[in-house]
Amino acid sequence: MYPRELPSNSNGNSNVSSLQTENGYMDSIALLDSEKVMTKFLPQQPIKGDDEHLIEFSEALRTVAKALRRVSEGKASAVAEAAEWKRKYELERARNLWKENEELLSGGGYCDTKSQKAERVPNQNEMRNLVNDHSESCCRKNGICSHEFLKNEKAESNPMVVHNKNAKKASFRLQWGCNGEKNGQHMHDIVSFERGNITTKERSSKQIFLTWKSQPQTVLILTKPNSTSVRVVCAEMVRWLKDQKKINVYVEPRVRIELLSESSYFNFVQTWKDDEVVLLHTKVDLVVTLGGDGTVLWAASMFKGPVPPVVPFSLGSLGFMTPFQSERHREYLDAILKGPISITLRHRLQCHVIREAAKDELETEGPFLVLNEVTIDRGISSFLTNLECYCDNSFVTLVQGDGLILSTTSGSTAYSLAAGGSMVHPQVPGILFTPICPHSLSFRPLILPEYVTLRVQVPLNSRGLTWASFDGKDRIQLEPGDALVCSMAPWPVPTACQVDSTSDFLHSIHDGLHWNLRKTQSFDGPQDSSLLRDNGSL
Ligand SMILES: NC(=O)c1ccc[n+]([C@@H]2O[C@H](COP(=O)([O-])OP(=O)(O)OC[C@H]3O[C@@H](n4cnc5c(N)ncnc54)[C@H](O)[C@@H]3O)[C@@H](O)[C@H]2O)c1
Ligand SMILES: Nc1ncnc2c1ncn2[C@@H]1O[C@H](COP(=O)(O)OP(=O)(O)OP(=O)(O)O)[C@@H](O)[C@H]1O
Repeated sequence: MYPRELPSNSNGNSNVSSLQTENGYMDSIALLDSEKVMTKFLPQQPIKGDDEHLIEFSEALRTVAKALRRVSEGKASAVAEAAEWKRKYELERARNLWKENEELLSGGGYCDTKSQKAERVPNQNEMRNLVNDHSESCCRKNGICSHEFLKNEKAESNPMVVHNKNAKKASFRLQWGCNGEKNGQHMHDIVSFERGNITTKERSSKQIFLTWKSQPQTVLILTKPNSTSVRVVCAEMVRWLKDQKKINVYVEPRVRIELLSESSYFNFVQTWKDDEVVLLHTKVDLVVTLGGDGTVLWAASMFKGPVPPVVPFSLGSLGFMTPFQSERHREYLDAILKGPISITLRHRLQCHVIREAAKDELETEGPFLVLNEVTIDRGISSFLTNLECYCDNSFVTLVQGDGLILSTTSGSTAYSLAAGGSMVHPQVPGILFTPICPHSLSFRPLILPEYVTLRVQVPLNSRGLTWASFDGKDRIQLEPGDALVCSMAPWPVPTACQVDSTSDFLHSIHDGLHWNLRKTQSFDGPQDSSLLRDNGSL
């Protein structure tokens, strides 16, 4: 059944009857409102019955609704037509004004056209703003170009028009600060400032490809400990690399022992002694990791300087940074050894600790290099952590909470994410400043540019203990007065991509973190009333 009464307005009158105003015209908003009411009201079908009056009434209402719509549509087109006439009128008026000025000048006004022309070359925007295409400029008695009036009048209303009357553009040059030095010739490749216009020519971070100039000969395989599946894949990979590709293989001392316990065949596999690890980057062309993200972090931590390209195979549970499936390792390695490889240049942070007792700022502990993040927290202490934070000597804030995470963009999907930081594409250069459980309502995480140096200082009157950890490892205690200084390291970790940097990142956030996973809404159910109208249902 239809509702017994029509919906009423606040005065208790029916909406349809209130549409007629005193002067006989319908208010267009009221019209639209009434249409909405009708649209809501009419599609409801009457329950089968014999009430002929109701059917008749419904037909009558439909007719009224159609008539109302026609009125409102007619009104809209009338408004558009009026606007078009107004525009034409204004254009015509401007033309006449122009002609008037020209006549006035030709009849007695003096005009130093040459000097004016030399001083002022109209730019493209101004040209476009001219009402017609008069290219000759001329002057009135007071020496100001007549068309300048017109142009400037127009220009005032158009912020895109450049005012260069009586003025030459000041020239400038840009310089790039680099550790105190003002140089940065390489930035010219990215930003140009020719003729006072600053333009970016290239993007500073792009998809990068690695092409071998000579055939890679040595591969280092790093594996997650205590995993049978990893051990099996490792043994298979070593055999294939040696037999099929004639590649030298390095493994960790522990892994060499494991391989030899399996077969004396693996005698050719090389390893290193503790103090030789610093030279590894000079011997190795490619690093393969077999494990999860922790193994990639482990691989990065082995290189305190330059890092060879890393190919991360997935043998863990999450594998955010491990896009290669271990089952297809032959196929992938074959392609990678041939090249070119699409890579993600993962920036690292380098940290130093300056103790309160240090004689000067050069007496430091470190460097500690991190691929994910450095965390400064309260450790096992149950007291609130107080950390004074500075960015390039400017005070940032006092962190009062469980601690602070300084993260790379690669680490943005790890601990920083869990603490409420944003997810950032690993190729974006930046440092994430993410508090851990801050005891304030307004402490939002920050993303700072990659060139800054951050200093986290433990106040001398700190009541609790403070700890720093690097990629979740190597915990060290910070005493009151100690400081941790952190900046971008010059040695990134180049990791091979399965497809490319962006596809791999998006694949990881979808597959690994189930980002924005929600059942898709079905298309049946209520719809926006304006959609119904467009579909012609009414
Ligand atoms: N509350 C947390 O989320 C929390 C707490 C402590 C440490 N962590 C993270 O664990 C990292 C150490 O990893 P681990 O494997 O040695 O320890 P772990 O074995 O405890 O594993 C930590 C988890 O974090 C994941 N992870 C690591 N790096 C990641 C990254 N860049 N993006 C997305 N996920 C990532 C790993 O896959 C793993 O599932 C630390 O750097 C820190 O970021 C996270
Ligand atoms: N070669 C290694 N030597 C010593 N420790 C390692 C080595 N590789 C990885 N680890 C450590 O083992 C731990 C687990 O490694 P990883 O994260 O790779 O495996 P996982 O926990 O199974 O993977 P996921 O985190 O994806 O579940 C990490 O803390 C990592 O630092």
